[in-house]
Formats: sequence, structure tokens, C-alpha cells
Amino acid sequence: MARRAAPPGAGPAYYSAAPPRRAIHDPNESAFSRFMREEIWAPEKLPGNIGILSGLVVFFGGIAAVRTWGELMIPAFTELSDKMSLLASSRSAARHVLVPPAELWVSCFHTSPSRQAVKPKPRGSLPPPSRTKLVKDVASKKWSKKPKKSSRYEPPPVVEPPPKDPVPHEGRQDMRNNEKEVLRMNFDRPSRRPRRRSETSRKEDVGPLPSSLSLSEDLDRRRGGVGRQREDAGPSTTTVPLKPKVVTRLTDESVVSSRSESVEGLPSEFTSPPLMEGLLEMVVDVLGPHARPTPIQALSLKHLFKRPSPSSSTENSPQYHQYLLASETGSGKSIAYLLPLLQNLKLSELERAKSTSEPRDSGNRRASNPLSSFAKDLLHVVKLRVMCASRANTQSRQRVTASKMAEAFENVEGEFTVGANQRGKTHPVDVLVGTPSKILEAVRGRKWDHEEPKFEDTWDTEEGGRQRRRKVTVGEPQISLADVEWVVVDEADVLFDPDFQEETRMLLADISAARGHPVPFEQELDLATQEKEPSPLDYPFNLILSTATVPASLASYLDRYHPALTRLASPNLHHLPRTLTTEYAAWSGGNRDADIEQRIRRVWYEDAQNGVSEKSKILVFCNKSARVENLGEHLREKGIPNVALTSSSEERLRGSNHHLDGFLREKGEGVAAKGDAKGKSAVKKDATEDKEPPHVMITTSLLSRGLDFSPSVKHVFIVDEPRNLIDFLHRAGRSGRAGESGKVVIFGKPKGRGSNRTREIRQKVGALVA
Ligand SMILES: Nc1ncnc2c1ncn2[C@@H]1O[C@H](COP(=O)(O)OP(=O)(O)OP(=O)(O)O)[C@@H](O)[C@H]1O
Repeated sequence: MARRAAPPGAGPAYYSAAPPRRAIHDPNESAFSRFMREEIWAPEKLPGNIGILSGLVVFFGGIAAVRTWGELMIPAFTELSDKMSLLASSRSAARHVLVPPAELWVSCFHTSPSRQAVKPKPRGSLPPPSRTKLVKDVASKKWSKKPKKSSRYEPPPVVEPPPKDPVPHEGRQDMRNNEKEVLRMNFDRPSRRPRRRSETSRKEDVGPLPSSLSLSEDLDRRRGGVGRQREDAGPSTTTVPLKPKVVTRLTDESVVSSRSESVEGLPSEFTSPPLMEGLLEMVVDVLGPHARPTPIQALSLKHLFKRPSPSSSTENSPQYHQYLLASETGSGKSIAYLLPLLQNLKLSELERAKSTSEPRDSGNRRASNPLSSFAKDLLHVVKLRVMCASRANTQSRQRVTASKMAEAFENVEGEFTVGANQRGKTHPVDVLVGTPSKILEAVRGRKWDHEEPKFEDTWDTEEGGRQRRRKVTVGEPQISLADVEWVVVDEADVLFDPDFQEETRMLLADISAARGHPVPFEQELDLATQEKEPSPLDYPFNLILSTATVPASLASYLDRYHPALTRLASPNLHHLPRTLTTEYAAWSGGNRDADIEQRIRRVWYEDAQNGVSEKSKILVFCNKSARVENLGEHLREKGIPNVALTSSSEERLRGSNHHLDGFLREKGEGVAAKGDAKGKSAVKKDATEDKEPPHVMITTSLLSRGLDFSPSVKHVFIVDEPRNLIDFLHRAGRSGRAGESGKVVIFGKPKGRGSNRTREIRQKVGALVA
């Protein structure tokens, strides 16, 4: 490169003051020292390099520190995490959705490790979380020496399986199956609301119908030996000629399906014998000349008309039997138990009259059951006297006058005359009908169970006045049960459910005591419990239990306390009547009352299309009283007269039947003045005569049992989901009775939210179709 020339006149200063800056290369200098000199230590680059270098040191130092810290800490955190299963529900939900490290973090963040060592406490008792404490504790753990990991593979320690239960819990699996079954059977959704007592007690109902309702033969086999004992005992060991392995679960597919096959070998007609002439006459009168016995009646004709042989039954130890009659709704169970009962009463009365000159009226009841009008219908010829223990006939409501009693006994056939009960005379009655509580009241005296002290009492009130408690007078017993020979418990599943079982058992025990053979009575008895050793109840009278459904609690009670019970079951038990069809109606998504109204109008339109002159009667079931009232109001506004009946309805509180009379009367017929629910005994015609009778009755499960609406009611609407399948069977069973056609319409949501539920119900109802 050419050197620049010095300006003219420039001296040596020029050269020293501004020498051109250029590197002086040492030819021996290494590349590294040159790089360090020029790139690192060069004054203009040095500050930047120092910055980069310190950054790198911090970065790698940090990684190393975190790694060491992590190695030490993660086992500690894992341990903590395991112990932190006490997480509250929200956090435990987080555990399930978060990936493990996050889970660890969540756990650590919320819980103090000092709590981990102690047993998890229930939520709510934990103190507020303390993160500071966690850090402190973890810090102390950090310094504890970690055992060095061996490079050699060591197999994990062998964990011995826990020893098996020395005594296996019998039935545990069954219980689990049972629970599943309960879930399957139950229409109820799980609810967080605490159950009220009545709801809890109804829980029994929602249980599975038992597989234990097998016929007696099957039952004996399972018990191993009971059958033998019973064989010795005499005729009560009769087995049922239906398929011996009938197992009646609601969803059991193996239930006998062919009626003709199942009634083989049973009487196919009402004949005399076994019926006595007068009774046969009455059956023909009530049911018509072509009536054939239903399966349960055929079973009754075969087994319940056997009179104990003189050898097995003596004056001092007569032979008594226990029967269960179980068959679907509307299958004629009332006749099945009334015929043998009435015939037996009549025959024993005739026998007694032959052997002694004792007058007929002993003043005591000889049978007790909760059904009267039907019995009265049957008794025109055989002349037995029936009385109904209801509010109208007992002193619990108001003073009974001779005229009131005369009214109450107006329909009693035979020689019965109303006596002056008030003057201490007795009322001879052959059949007493009533609820256990009403009969107990008549037996023990009015207000026998009153909890208030039976004396007058006064005390000072807070306001300074004096309060007076009225004296409670326990009434005189009105009847004696010493002569009771037959007891029928109709709707046995209800009368032995937790709400009523105590009164029912108490009444049975009272009758036994009155007859001089007391039986043990436990006030607080859980019928479903298997804990106690059962002591069979041997009542000194004939006992018939009648029911359309047998819940698990009843089956287990009968198995344990009534081993000698003869179980007679129709093949269609726990199914809908065969003549009942099911239909599903969809909510439109708008006003549900309007949907129901539309469906009602459709029924009547179809009636008109089919040439039916009288509109069909429709029974609508809701779950709540408020819903009943609202729907009633809506229909009334739309010009559909109806009867809305709830437990708090005025008429019901008065104990009157007129609401039913109004619904069941035909056009041109007046409302019954008194007595008969069907209005048959209406003599007085009234202003309602020319009015269009209501064709719709809306109610709750209040009317789902025991009432025979046939043949008036052909349509049942189920607008709210019933509590369980048993409830459904009883509601639907108000129609399609005694071989009459009927239809049950079930409302539900076909799509959208709630449609799964509808599908589920449809499936369950489908399983009930015979
Ligand atoms: N053999 C028969 N032939 C024709 N009709 C009958 C016969 N037996 C009973 N009935 C009629 O069947 C109807 C229903 O009878 P009942 O009330 O006894 O049935 P149920 O089985 O007790 O019903 P639920 O379980 O619902 O109380 C009655 O109207 C009765 O007159």
C-alpha cells in the first residue's frame, strides 16, 4: 500500500501526533491469543463479552441447581401427593383432569405437608392451607441424605396379597347385585335432598321384586327340611300346580308366559262343590253365567276350600292355615279370598247350630278384612253380616246415634238389626272390614294411643297467663276379637310396609291374645333385617295375605316369620294385565297442561270415530297435589269438567266418597246419596242428574290401589314419572281390569334433555308387558 505524502511544511510532529493506527503483528503469535486479544480483551468488546459470559454462568448454574433440587424434592412431593387423597371434592376433581406434575402442584399448593402424616380428616375440619409451612418443611427435608442409587437392577419388593377373609361374607355379592337391581328398578333419580320419613320407608317399595317369591315347593327345597316338617303338618303344605320354578322378578324373562299351560289341572269353572249352592248362585249373579275363574281364583278354589280333616284338627287344637294370594291388578283377588272365607264362616256356623242350641249372635266378629261392599253383594243368599269400621261407624269421629248406625248398616243383609249400642248391647257381625288403625281403635278404645297425659294439667305461659291441657279420655273397647277365625290382609305389601307394619302386626297379636294364644310382638321390628333369629308366627286363626306386588321386604319377612305360608301366585304376577295396552305420548316442549288437554280430546275424538256415544272416563296420575290442582284448573278453564282429588281435598278430609260418585256416574244418573262408591245404591236423584258428569279425574297415587273402576275407566294417563315400578303397576292397573280392554298413556320427552330418562322408562315398562 502506498504511503500518504506529508503535507508541505509538516515537521516530525505531524508524524508523531497522528500515526495511522494499525495492528502490529507478532508473526509468532498463536491464533488463540490473537483471538483473545482482538475479540475478547479488545477494549471496545470487553464490556459486552463480560455481560454474555455472566449470563451463561447464571443460566447453566441455574439448570444445575434446579436439577439437584428437583432430584431431592420430587420423591418428597410424590409422597406428599399420595397422602393428599384427602383433597376436597373440587380438588379431587382437579386431580383427575390434570396431568401428574400439575396434580402434584395442585396438591402441594393447597395442603400443608405437616397434615400429611396424620390421618386425613373429613372435609370441613381441615385448617386453612398454609403454603409457607410447606416450603419450610420441604426445605428441612432437602438436607436429609438420599440413599445412593445402585446401578444394579433390583426387583421391586414382593407385596403379599392381603389374606382372604377367613369367614367369607355370604351374600355380599348378592347384596351388590341387589343394589344394582335396585338402581335398575328404581325410577327415582339420585337426589341430594335428605329423605323424609315416609320417603325413606317407601324405599322398600323401590327394591327389586324378590326372587324368593317362589312357590312353596321351591321354597321348601331351599330351606332343606321345612317341607318335610310341613308335610307332617297336614294340608297346609299344598304346593302350587303352576310351574314350580316360577320366579317373579319384574324383569325376569323366565316368568311363565302361557296362561292355559299354567292353569292346567285347576278348576276351570265355578261349580258346587267346592262352592256351596247359595254362594255359587251369588257368584253367577255378580259375575254373570259365563264367568270363568281367573288363575288366582282357580288356585283358591283348589286350595282354600279344603276343610281340615277331623283327625288333624281337634276342638282344643284346631288346624289353622296361612296363605299368600299374589296376582296382578284386576285379577279378581277379592273373590279369590272372599269365597272361601264366607263359605267357611257359613259352614262353621251351620255346624255349630247343629251341635248346640246356642243362639247365633255371640256379639263378636268372626272375620276381619278391609273390603265391604263386594262382600255384601255376595251375601244376599248366604246371609252373613258385614260391617265396615270406618269413621262413619265408630265413635272416634262423633257421637254415634241410633239413626247414624241405622244409616251405616242400611245395606247389611240378613237378620241383622241395629241395636242400641249406646246402651251396652252388642252388634253381632260376621265380617268386619277396616284399616288396622280403625279396628285397633274399636278394640282398645278411642284414643288408646294418645301421647298426651291422660289427666288435666295447667301451667303458666310466658305471657303470664295459664295454659290448660285438656284431659284425654280413652274410650271403651267397642268390639271383642275372641271369635275371629279368619283374617284377611288385603294390599299386604302396603300393610306390611314400614309405615303400617307395626299397626298390622299389633292387630294380629291382639287377635291372637283375645283368642287365648298370645304370640310374641316386637314393637320396633325392621322387617327387612336378617340379623335376628326369626321366630315363626303361629297365629290361632286362618290368615290370608293378598297383594298385587311382593316387594323384597315383604318376601323376606314372610320367609322368616311365616315359613308355613302357602304361596299361591298367578303366572302374570308383576306384569301388566294382558288386556292393557301401553302408549307413549311426547311432550311438545311447550305447555304440558295443554299437551294433556290435547291428548284427552284425542281420546274422545277416537271414541266418536269408533261410534262410541259416551266419552271415555280418563284417570290422570300426577306426583304432586299442586300439579293436580293446576291441571284441574287448566282443564276447567278449557271447558273440560274434572275431579281433582288430593290428600288434602275437602271431601277426602270429610271421609266422603262423593267425589268418586261424581266421576263414576253416567249421564242421567244422580250422585249417590251415601255409601257405595260406584253410585249403584243411589236412590236419591239430585240436581247433578242432568248435568254432564266429569269424565276426567286427576289424582296422585292416593287412588292407585284397591279401587275397582272397571269397566268405567279405560284410559289411565301417567303424566309424571312414578316413584318406582310398583307404583307404576298399581296406577296402570286401574284400567284393563277383569279382562276388559284398557290403555295406559305414558308421557315423556322423545328428544333433547331428559329423553334418556324416557327411553329408560320405556325399556322398563316394556319388560312389564305380559
Ligand atoms: N272370574 C271373573 N270373571 C269376570 N270378572 C271378574 C272375575 N273375578 C272378578 N271379576 C271382576 O274383576 C274386577 C276386579 O276384581 P278385584 O277388585 O277383586 O281385583 P284385584 O285383583 O283385587 O285388583 P287390585 O289388586 O287392583 O285390588 C271386579 O270388578 C270383579 O267384579
